[in-house]
Amino acid sequence: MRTLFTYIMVFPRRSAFVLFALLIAGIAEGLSLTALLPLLSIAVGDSGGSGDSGIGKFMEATLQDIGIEPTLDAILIIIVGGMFFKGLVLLLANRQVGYTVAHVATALRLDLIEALLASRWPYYLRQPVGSLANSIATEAYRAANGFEHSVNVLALAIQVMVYAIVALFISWEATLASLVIGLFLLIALNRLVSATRRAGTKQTHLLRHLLTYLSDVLSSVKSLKAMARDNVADAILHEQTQHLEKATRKEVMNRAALTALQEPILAALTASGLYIALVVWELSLPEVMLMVFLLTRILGLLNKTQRRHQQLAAQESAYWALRKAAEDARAAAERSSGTIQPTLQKGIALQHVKFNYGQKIIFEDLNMEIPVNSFTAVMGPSGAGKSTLLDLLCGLTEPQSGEVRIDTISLHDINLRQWRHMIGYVSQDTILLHDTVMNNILVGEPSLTVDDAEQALRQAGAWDFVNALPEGLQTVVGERGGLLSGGQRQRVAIARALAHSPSFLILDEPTSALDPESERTICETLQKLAKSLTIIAVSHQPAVINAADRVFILSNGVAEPLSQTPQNP
Ligand SMILES: Nc1ncnc2c1ncn2[C@@H]1O[C@H](COP(=O)(O)OP(=O)(O)OP(=O)(O)O)[C@@H](O)[C@H]1O
Repeated sequence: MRTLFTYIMVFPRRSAFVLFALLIAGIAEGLSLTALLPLLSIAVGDSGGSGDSGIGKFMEATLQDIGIEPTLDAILIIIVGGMFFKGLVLLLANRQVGYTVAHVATALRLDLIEALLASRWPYYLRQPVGSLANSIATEAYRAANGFEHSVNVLALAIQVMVYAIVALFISWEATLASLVIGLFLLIALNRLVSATRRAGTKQTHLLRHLLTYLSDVLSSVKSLKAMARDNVADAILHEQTQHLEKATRKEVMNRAALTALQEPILAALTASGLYIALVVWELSLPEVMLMVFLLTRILGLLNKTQRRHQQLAAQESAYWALRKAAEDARAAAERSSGTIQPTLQKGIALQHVKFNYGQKIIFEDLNMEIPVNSFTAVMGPSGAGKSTLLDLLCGLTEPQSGEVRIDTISLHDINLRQWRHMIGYVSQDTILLHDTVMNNILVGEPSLTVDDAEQALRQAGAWDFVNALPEGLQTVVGERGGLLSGGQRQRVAIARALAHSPSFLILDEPTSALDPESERTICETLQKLAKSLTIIAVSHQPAVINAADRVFILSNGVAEPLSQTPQNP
């Protein structure tokens, strides 16, 4: 119930639309079925049949009013026409449902992606990629199906109520009996709904786990395969898949059991009612037929409602899991308090920066000046905090105390998005998109052109090899750029960072996978670029250190200029 109301609160307009469409379809279906009874009785000339109940007479009079003689062929044509009309209304209603379900899935996906991309960097880093992929693909799909079932539950419940009210006027005894029996049925079979809910929750949990593990294994499959250790992964994946299969089996079994039990119980109840009415109460056949019709119609609708409710129960955990992921990401949203438009005319300064990850102190009192249009290199032992320093410069993390100043203005007061637009960033682990070289360079910047891509590739010393590829700029680089060598990937990544003409270029180990010749080209490029661009590069490569104007050594939470340190670490 909570899920049902939540869906309606989250998507009120669309729910109302779908509900309306489903109700119209339900009414069309109900009318065509209800009309069948009196129409048939008119057709076979049974004036003492259901015509006596008033409906038959009313139909007869209505037909004569609109100039149709209630003959057998006219009535049969009306019945068949009514069925076609019902089919058309159902088609239109289901089309509306389809559109809305697709919209709900998209809305849920976008909500999560936006929340995650707007979250603080340390939070984002903790999110497993596989779990995210699962949320976007499976959970959003299941949650959207849950929405469909929710609105159907509501539409069917409304139909039950409308039927019951109408039926009360025809035979209150039969209606009351139907409702009591229906309630009994719902309670008796509710265990199957609860069991389905449990199986659905288990599936949600297992799918998340499985996909998280799967994506981890797949990203390191090369080394595992090379050591013939991929069967370890295989075994764990196999076990998880089996758990998932078990949960799916349970869900399907419970659904089948509900459908299988509803039908015979309904038949048994109808047969008993028929017997009591005919033999014990000695009611006339037309009266009994009417009661049976109402009974089966109301109970049939109640059964349908319960089946939809069960399907909702199977899917709802996906919605809650997805919603929790988006809420957690929103709670970890990056601050957006800074409003000042940044400039970079003087330089960047880190002043008395203190930073720690939990208990782990990274910087005690970090001070560093990066003048504009200079090339600064940073070196230091592994784990000294070099990548963390770069994160602080981008505003991906914030110091616990101290300041990062851009042209004397604290980064805290600067509009972060505008600042990042001025940055070109080359990360330590160069992972390219499974797309063309060109799209890898232009990604995220629709205003860039092919000329920009070519110029950036030339600057990065990558134009010659890209040009020699079978399809040049249009060559697809494979999964994570796997069809290029490490050095080629690195140069494409540098080109990507240069394509939008940044003011501040940040490079984390930019030449670690390059041969000496390519490294020399890149270093020369960086030296040339430093005349009009501010550059900071984390590197241990002598070529980069030699090319830089200034070198800092990061160690024990502080940065020392290289000239002040007696030896290289
Ligand atoms: N998100 C994080 N949460 C907790 N600890 C972290 C996080 N990121 C980094 N660390 C820890 O902080 C320390 C500094 O990490 P950082 O990546 O900045 O070092 P580094 O100097 O760039 O190392 P390397 O040269 O090996 O890449 C490391 O000990 C690392 O384990």
